[in-house]
Amino acid sequence: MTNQRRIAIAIDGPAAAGKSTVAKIVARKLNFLYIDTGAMYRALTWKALKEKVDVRDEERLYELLRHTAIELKQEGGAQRVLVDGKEVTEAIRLPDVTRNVSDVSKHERVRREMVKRQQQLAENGGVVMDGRDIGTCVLPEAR
Ligand SMILES: Nc1ncnc2c1ncn2[C@@H]1O[C@H](COP(=O)(O)OP(=O)(O)O)[C@@H](O)[C@H]1O
Ligand SMILES: Nc1ccn([C@H]2C[C@H](O)[C@@H](COP(=O)(O)OP(=O)(O)O)O2)c(=O)n1
Repeated sequence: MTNQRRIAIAIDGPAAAGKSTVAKIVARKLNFLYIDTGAMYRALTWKALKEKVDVRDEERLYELLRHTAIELKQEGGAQRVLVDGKEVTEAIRLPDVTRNVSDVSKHERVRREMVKRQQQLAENGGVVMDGRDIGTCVLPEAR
């Protein structure tokens, strides 16, 4: 390991543009952590549905997020998602979550908290981040 600062890589684009495909390949080649930010919004959505929190209620969703630990783990080539220590990798891809995630991700307070967490994850570099707003908002200095 050199003491050269490891960079953070941002990959933005609309749905199905190929972001996660590229991000995973780049992360594997560089041995960086792949961070799927959409999975973080899905994780919160999953928890809101489980706890019967109305996804249109910004205040309650924000409070819920403040009490939710979202972990992204790399295992071999695969990424696992944990919510409060529970495995939700597959559950967050179910249609119920997909239907509700855009309502969750539209709330400003929720986004601000997610962006803060994503910036912390990228703080020490060595990450490839994929999402809708990474280069513009989360990592404006990435290039
Ligand atoms: N370079 C490419 N050429 C052809 N198909 C691709 C390419 N990159 C991705 N795909 C396919 O397009 C679809 C969406 O890609 P994905 O990486 O999941 O998009 P995103 O993460 O931007 O939503 C997937 O089915 C994937 O296999
Ligand atoms: N940085 C991000 C990443 C995802 N989102 C939103 C957009 C989508 O509705 C959900 C789910 O994202 P996901 O990456 O699973 O889906 P897409 O491939 O981007 O359609 O989260 C966001 O608002 N900001």
